[in-house]
Amino acid sequence: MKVCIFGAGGVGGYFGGRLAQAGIDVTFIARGAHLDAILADGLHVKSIDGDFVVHPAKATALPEAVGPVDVVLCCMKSWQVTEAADQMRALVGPQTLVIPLLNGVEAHDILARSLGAEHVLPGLCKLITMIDNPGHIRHAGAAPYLAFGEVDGRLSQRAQHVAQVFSEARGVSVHLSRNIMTQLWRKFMLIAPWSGIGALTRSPIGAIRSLPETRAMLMDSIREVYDVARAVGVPVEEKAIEDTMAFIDALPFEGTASMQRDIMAGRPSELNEQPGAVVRHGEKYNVPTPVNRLTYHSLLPQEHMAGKKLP
Ligand SMILES: NC(=O)C1=CN([C@@H]2O[C@H](COP(=O)(O)OP(=O)(O)OC[C@H]3O[C@@H](n4cnc5c(N)ncnc54)[C@H](OP(=O)(O)O)[C@@H]3O)[C@@H](O)[C@H]2O)C=CC1
Ligand SMILES: CC(C)(CO)C(=O)C(=O)O
Repeated sequence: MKVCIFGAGGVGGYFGGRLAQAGIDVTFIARGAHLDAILADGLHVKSIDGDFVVHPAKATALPEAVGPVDVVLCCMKSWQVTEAADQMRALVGPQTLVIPLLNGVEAHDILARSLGAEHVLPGLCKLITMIDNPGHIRHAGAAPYLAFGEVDGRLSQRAQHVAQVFSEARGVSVHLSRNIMTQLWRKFMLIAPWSGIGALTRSPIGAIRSLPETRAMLMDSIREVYDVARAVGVPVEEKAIEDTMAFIDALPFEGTASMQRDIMAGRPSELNEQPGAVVRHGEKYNVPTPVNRLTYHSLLPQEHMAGKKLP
């Protein structure tokens, strides 16, 4: 199976690295100093599950130099999807599957509009990784998990084949989902509130969940995302609110979300695709989202200063 990792950062570098380590034919789409370092010295992964190096690693900035592959794993930031989808066309042949692992609930639609819905299997991942230096990925926490599935929940042969090949990646649990849209929104119930309140308070999750004031904000924000999911028509059970809080209560005190880390470091972030998307969907479906609106609007000035054009 030929796999292309579009965006060889924290997520793409890790999962692509593990697939390459298992002997699967992986090409990384990367750019700049990161690409140069991967080509010169390989892709280095420092992981709580054991360090490894992919060397030589197949990597390029030019999808047209790769041509059609069996699977494209999309691992760029949410605000980079539209441009990436354009460049991705060269990787997509009649049988190619495109699996986004990004946070948020919109990437699969953008890809489907650009590449054709028949190519896209919505997906998600859980782990804590980042680029430490060009060519060097760090897996700092969480058991690596990835899930994907057909939008209609069928366990298609093509999806089963990908799941079977991906399960060769060491230490990665791969889940072929019968309800990927529910899983996406359940993750969104966690990540949009945590990212927004984490970035606004500049505090780790342990502090946010311990103080009654910020705990209440977090719970209200999670309920807003739940209400929006229901209004959109995604079957999420109310128990998901409790489960999300239980997950948050089990996180290490110092935990931060990736969008929060970007904002705290003054980098462009997924603000528009996380709390911003909750607000947009709320407006469309007439669901009040006051906490997400507060976090989104309060963080907008900094997002602009980080150089990001926003709608
Ligand atoms: N990191 C984490 O722990 C987790 C992240 N996620 C989600 O996964 C997604 C990816 O996050 P993460 O891996 O942290 O992001 P990173 O910024 O670490 O990685 C994205 C990579 O994609 C590259 N890229 C983007 N567009 C292109 C392009 N057109 N050509 C070549 N390279 C490109 C970026 O390069 P450049 O920097 O030059 O733009 C960057 O190296 C996000 O949606 C995030 O929310 C989900 C779970 C956990
Ligand atoms: C939930 C978490 C922390 C890990 O998957 C994440 O998705 C992120 O930091 O963006």
